Amino acid sequence: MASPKTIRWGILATGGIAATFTKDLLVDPTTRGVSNIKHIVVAAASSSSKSRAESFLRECDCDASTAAYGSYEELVRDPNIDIVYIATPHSHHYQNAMLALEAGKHILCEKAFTINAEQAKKLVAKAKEKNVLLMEAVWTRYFPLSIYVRETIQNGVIGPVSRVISDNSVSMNPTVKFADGKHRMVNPDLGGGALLDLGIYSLTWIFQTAYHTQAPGLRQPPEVLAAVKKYRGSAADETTTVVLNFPRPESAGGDIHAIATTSLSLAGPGSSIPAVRIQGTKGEIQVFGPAPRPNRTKLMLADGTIEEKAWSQPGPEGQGQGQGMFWEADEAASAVLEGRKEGKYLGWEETITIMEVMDEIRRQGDLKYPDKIETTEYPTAL
Ligand SMILES: NC(=O)C1=CN([C@@H]2O[C@H](COP(=O)(O)OP(=O)(O)OC[C@H]3O[C@@H](n4cnc5c(N)ncnc54)[C@H](OP(=O)(O)O)[C@@H]3O)[C@@H](O)[C@H]2O)C=CC1
Ligand SMILES: O=C1OC[C@@H](O)[C@H](O)[C@H]1O
Repeated sequence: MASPKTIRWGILATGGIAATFTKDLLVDPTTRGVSNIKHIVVAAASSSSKSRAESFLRECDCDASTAAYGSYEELVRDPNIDIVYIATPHSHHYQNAMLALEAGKHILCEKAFTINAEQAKKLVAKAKEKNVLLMEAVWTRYFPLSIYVRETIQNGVIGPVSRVISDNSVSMNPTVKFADGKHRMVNPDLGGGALLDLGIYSLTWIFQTAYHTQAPGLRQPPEVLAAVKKYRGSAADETTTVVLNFPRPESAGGDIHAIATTSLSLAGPGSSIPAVRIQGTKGEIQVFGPAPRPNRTKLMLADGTIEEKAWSQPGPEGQGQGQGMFWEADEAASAVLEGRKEGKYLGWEETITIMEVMDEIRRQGDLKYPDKIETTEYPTAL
């Protein structure tokens, strides 16, 4: 058997998801049946101090030889790094990704990819110029569960998809938990609000089932009708609900309707009500558990067939489950090794289309972030 190819990661930022992702990178890939890739973490950077990067690496159990940097600029200059994983707040993705692209690095950037579609387009243009991978880290797309759902649709099992209903709401008690307004979930300066943080998953489920599964020639951006409730009258949203209509020729099944809803103050569906329902003419697929990381599917067909599946995240024996972020890491690594510049299950065109939908939702809801984070000027101090 050929020995695995090594991909060397640099971690940009040291917050919550950076730690989860880094720990997942260190899970042995053979525990999930992957034998051709090996991930190593060669460096992490904190914008606040080198010592913060050092304590992050210790917290993640990284090798003592892993480099710690006190600035993102030093990280992107490190010649030992293949891919930079960007894990800053939404407000910072555009500036941080541009920094890494200018340095010629491959990039996996957390969701929501950017603040608006114009920024996403500029990053794509820069990635083309530099001939590097640029991938939005919507981890859910890379789960075996998501692959199963898309394949079931593409195999025609439920007939042409006709309607998708998707809810990613998390009751966070924001007025108490984020009372001072500084937390990235509610702070407009950091691109806060339900839509960009949580609503992206409601839209992900709709796009990966109603859009991505269509033949490329049939994919049409949807019409959008949005209702937006602002968080304490600010530029961030608390609850957003959207009706989408994906135009499709009658011969292929006609238009597809979708409802996406998200909230950071109202409860989500819980474990017994599906977070996502994908309805076709012959039946439906229900997806249970949190929309970002679901754990159960139920296929129900008009002929009476019912097929339920449980989906756990693999991990090393005795160490509990991995979080599941390694699937997207494997895909980013494969793309680099194969010379691809886009993610297999979420490419540039689809990321930009989703950003355009979120722009339109914000336009209808009168949600505008501060100019300094909406800008495409680079560099801009944040
Ligand atoms: N895929 C998933 O499941 C999840 C994805 N996310 C996404 O990851 C990103 C980060 O979220 P999360 O880790 O929860 O956020 P955190 O607030 O925990 O961490 C963000 C990090 O960004 C860096 N940073 C740089 N500038 C700023 C600034 N002005 N204010 C705050 N932080 C700053 C800091 O690291 P340093 O000081 O080291 O520079 C900070 O620790 C977001 O895009 C979010 O949507 C979040 C949670 C789950
Ligand atoms: O990406 C995410 O997924 C899980 C959520 O709890 C978190 O707020 C969000 O950023």
